[in-house]
Amino acid sequence: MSSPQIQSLDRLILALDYPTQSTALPAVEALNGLIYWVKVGLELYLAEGRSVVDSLLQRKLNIFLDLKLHDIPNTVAGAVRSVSGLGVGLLTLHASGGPQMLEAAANAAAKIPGAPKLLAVTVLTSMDRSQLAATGVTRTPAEQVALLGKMAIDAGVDGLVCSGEEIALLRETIGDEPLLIVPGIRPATSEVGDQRRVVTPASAIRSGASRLVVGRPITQAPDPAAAVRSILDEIDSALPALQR
Ligand SMILES: O=C(O)c1cc(=O)[nH]c(=O)n1[C@@H]1O[C@H](COP(=O)(O)O)[C@@H](O)[C@H]1O
Repeated sequence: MSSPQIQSLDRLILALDYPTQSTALPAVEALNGLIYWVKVGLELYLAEGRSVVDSLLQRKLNIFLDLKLHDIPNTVAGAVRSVSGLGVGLLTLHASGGPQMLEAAANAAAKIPGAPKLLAVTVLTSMDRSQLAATGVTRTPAEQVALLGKMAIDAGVDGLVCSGEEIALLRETIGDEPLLIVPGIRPATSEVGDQRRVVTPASAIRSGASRLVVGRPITQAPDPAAAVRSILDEIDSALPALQR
């Protein structure tokens, strides 16, 4: 296996879905040099707050803070201001909060130097058509992602979270510039679990993903470092030659 290239290291985000710092930090340290980006989600952030963010920043990691904000525009704008001093690079909010909420968040971030880039979550990768229908949405997941994605980019966010199945469709409508961050990544040998719309790392990169979010296929692997190396190799071989 070749040594990881910087271009592929920047394309992978490790989801730190752990209950405490004392479980998350050793997992990160075991992957020293193989991981540039980590995602702190609700489980870890609600338990540890900014202290875990500070610990990860001290280890020179880039942070994706996945809080999936969804509230009235004034409240979400305030939450964006509160997060902006933390030093995180990416922050999520739900596209289904609507254009006014997204605009208020984007306007708040634009006024603060060093604010995170905002990512609108379209349709969760754990949802299939029947889950979506249960919420009253009769479109297919791809149709709903296309609608929410265009609306969110028009409202001023920097990028979207979508599944690998919708990347090509979104690139046709929003172009190459917005970030497309893609969870629901499953190498061919990994268990799917609660995810529904899954693709392999290579497929997501070939379709135009900016970065991939991967949790359990790494954290629950018998050898997490080997799992990361194999994903990085897959990313590297799928990147266009000019980007390697
Ligand atoms: O916003 C996210 O990061 C997210 C959006 C989405 O639609 N689906 C999704 O799985 N995620 C996150 O991506 C990670 C996926 O983890 P694994 O399924 O373990 O690889 C989890 O931390 C989820 O919270």
